[in-house]
Amino acid sequence: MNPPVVLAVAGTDSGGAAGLAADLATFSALGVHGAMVVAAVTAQDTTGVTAIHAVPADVVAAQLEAVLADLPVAAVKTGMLGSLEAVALVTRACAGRVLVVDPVLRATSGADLATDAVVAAYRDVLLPVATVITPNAAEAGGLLGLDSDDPMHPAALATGLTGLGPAVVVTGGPEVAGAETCTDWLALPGAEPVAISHPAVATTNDHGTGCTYSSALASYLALGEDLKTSCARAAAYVSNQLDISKTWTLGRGRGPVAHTHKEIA
Ligand SMILES: Nc1ncnc2c1ncn2[C@@H]1O[C@H](COP(=O)(O)OP(=O)(O)OP(=O)(O)O)[C@@H](O)[C@H]1O
Ligand SMILES: Cc1ncc(COP(=O)(O)O)c(N)n1
Repeated sequence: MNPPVVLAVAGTDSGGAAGLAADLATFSALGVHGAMVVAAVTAQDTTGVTAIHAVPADVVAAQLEAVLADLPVAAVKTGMLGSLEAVALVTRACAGRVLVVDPVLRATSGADLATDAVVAAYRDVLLPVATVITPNAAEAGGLLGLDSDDPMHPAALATGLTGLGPAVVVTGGPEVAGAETCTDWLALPGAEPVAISHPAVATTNDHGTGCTYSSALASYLALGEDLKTSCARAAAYVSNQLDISKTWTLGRGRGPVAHTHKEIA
């Protein structure tokens, strides 16, 4: 039987931890076939981002056309899009599909991965056609135009963003060192937000957790799970794989997640 096809539209991370490397490894681990559209190229390692190249719009358009005209894409996941043109192209090509948008605005290492104009385009055109979006609290605040000095509770952020149209999961790592659980908040338009908790892992190898989570969520949706179950299973997958790579010492900064490894070596 054919596996479901999931398309990732995102950027590359030369260190292989975040972006398309995380997306395709996650697809492979969860048994879906991964297709990809490269929207941006970054020079990046575990410590930071040193260069960004937005792929020209005609090449992004040609990749989208090639994949969507040929493969039975069951779900699309977007990560770093890199340009206004890419946001517009994805919006046009993917409206009406199962669409998971990870609004990648900033790297864990601190680099800005989206301009103010790209943030506005997310808010105005892409988020309204998404099935579900997966910002962390900082990204959610940025999309709502809030002052970062006055943080809102993630549940309230999730509810606020449903006003743009999609379902929203505001993700969150451990709130304090030593926390036993992490909680993501899922809000559907017009409904009370629900907490989705899973074991917290004490690790510094968390570069790419958001990419991994949103790819897992798209994979479970493509496999036919409902939204809440997909959110819970995606979080459990991230938590489990973080546990496996927590002792790795790859790179000088925040290392990668063990996407496909099954147990601690
Ligand atoms: N240390 C951890 N232990 C367990 N789960 C974690 C940990 N850190 C993050 N997660 C989980 O990973 C998923 C992605 O959340 P996170 O908030 O890290 O995304 P993000 O900040 O967008 O990531 P990124 O900055 O990599 O894009 C969530 O389900 C979150 O609970
Ligand atoms: C190409 C690309 N896409 C996404 C991220 C976000 O991941 P993180 O917040 O873990 O740095 C990244 N750093 N690079």
